[in-house]
Amino acid sequence: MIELDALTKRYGGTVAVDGLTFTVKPGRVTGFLGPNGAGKSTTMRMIVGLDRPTSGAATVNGRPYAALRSPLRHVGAMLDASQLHKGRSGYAHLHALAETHRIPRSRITEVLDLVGMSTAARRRAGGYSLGMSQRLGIAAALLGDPEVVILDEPVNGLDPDGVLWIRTLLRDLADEGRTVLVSSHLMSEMAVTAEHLLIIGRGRLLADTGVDELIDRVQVGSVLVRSPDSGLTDALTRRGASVETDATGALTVRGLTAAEIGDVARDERLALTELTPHRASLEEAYMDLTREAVEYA
Ligand SMILES: Nc1ncnc2c1ncn2[C@@H]1O[C@H](COP(=O)(O)OP(=O)(O)OP(=O)(O)O)[C@@H](O)[C@H]1O
Repeated sequence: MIELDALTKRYGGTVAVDGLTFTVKPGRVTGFLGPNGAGKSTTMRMIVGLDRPTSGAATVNGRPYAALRSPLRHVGAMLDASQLHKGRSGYAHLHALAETHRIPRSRITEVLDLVGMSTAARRRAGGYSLGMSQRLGIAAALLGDPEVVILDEPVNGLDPDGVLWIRTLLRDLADEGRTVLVSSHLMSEMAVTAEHLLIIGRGRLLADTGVDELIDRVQVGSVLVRSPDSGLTDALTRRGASVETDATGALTVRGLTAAEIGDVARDERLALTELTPHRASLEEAYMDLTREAVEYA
């Protein structure tokens, strides 16, 4: 469990994180979403003690990161996969980390297998592709078998195979009962990866919501209708609907459900060639939520 209590970070005149309060619960993947510069990385850095809050607090399993005696065993983080010693092998990188916590070599082999880097781990990290660095970063995060896993933009720059792999891994980690917090600026990615979303803009919390709840909340309720008969617009307007017609003759109808529109057409003996309820896509909902934050940036 990760808990934030009015967490705030200022850099001079910039408020990077502005009074964030939320809880990241175990057993599900939580997406931490916001446009560039929203404050995601700064928040994550504060959770793992790499940045000091200006005010407020962040705790992992009830304690500030600095108070954890074996931090890698409680929380594993990948914040910047490119932060590798280029001259060292991937294995040596993990070994150095493992030594700080008396983690046995067998665990290094285990996490390398898990991320599919067993062979490549003997090569110098300087020659790794972005995808390989990401995998090694994830191996490092999982080294201490932590209950809390924090990954900053783990799918950035990955090919479709890599993206699918990360998605499955995150789900598995959550199914094992871990707390999984993963940041992204892409709603499309988080919608298929996360069950829960924390959306921020300009350092402030804009939404703390389930993915399904968000879909329900943004349901716009318009229906796309096509009919070869010209009388439909009048018939629908008489029943209180508002109707817009586009250049192709398609009607966007608000104020009646698709079923009610079907009933009107049947009663009036008008043919329908299309009747499609429209839900705002999650992407649109996200854009709406963060529009102001993006403009500000
Ligand atoms: N060390 C720093 N010094 C000054 N300003 C900083 C520092 N780190 C971050 N900021 C500012 O804080 C704000 C939040 O940045 P942060 O990197 O946390 O956002 P982000 O949501 O992770 O963005 P991105 O998706 O681009 O990585 C930005 O305005 C950024 O310029």
